[in-house]
Amino acid sequence: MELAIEARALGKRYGRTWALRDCTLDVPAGRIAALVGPNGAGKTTLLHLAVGLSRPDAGEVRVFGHDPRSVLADVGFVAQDTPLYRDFTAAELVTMGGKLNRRRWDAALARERLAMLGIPPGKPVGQLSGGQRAQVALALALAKRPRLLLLDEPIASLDPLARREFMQALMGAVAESETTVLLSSHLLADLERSCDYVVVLQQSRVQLAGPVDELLDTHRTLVGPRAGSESIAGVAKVVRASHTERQSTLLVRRGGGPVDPLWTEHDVTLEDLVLAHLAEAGPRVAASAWGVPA
Ligand SMILES: Nc1ncnc2c1ncn2[C@@H]1O[C@H](COP(=O)(O)OP(=O)(O)OP(=O)(O)O)[C@@H](O)[C@H]1O
Repeated sequence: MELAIEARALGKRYGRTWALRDCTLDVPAGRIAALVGPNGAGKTTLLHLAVGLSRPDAGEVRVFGHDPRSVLADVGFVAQDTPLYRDFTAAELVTMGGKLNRRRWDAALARERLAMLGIPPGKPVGQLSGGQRAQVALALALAKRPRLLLLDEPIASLDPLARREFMQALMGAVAESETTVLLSSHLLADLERSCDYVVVLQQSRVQLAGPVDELLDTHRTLVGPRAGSESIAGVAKVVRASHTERQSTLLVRRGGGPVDPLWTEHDVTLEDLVLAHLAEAGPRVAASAWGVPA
């Protein structure tokens, strides 16, 4: 299996604070992968390391087996808040992109996409809507014809319709190429529809990673009589449990064989799964750091 990104014991420090520490993960090539995790988990730091914008203080990250700085021409990056030059028009940015990426630049592709989306070519991008700006940033990143596209919360500021349009545009574009995508976002419901791989980062550690369909298939929500700590037939691990006086609701990883018929099984969503794994990992800041008893 070819790997688009490999991080091994990767760490980045700002002063005495580790923004990312001991992070080991693989993103297989050809996937549309979601990078999720709470604020401050290290998602932006990881993306910056993968695109060579910053250098590790520990461990290493490789992109298609190489140092990120040696494969810059193969990587497209859309930073948080789509920081485009706001006084330039979309048409000017397409031309400028051609000057900056002489090796490979598909201006026709960018123009076609922007025309299809009804983006006015002559208006400064600072005067476009957030959704339109996000689409311009995506079109510019795709014009590089990257093998790997990294997107840092590209849909965070968009309304639900613009989010859906953006994700559809992204999926359409990468389906035609063989681009691997790693996309950070907090919008789990949107990701379930579009991503086929997920990496959950918490306090810079990978809590969960794998193909979405496999993870959804191997996890279930069980509802049944109030449970103690006894093991349940057909369950390999209880990831998260909540209880009322009479009933327990468990998010579990299935083991071999059928689940004890005392329990009613329900499918899980990606959102259930990610939140359960994040909750399992515990709080991000110890209560004692605030002088509050745990
Ligand atoms: N330039 C910096 N100087 C100091 N600390 C930083 C810097 N950049 C990030 N950090 C710290 O590193 C940690 C990880 O930050 P990062 O931005 O990578 O998280 P994130 O998962 O992208 O968060 P969010 O979801 O809020 O964007 C945080 O604790 C943050 O405060």
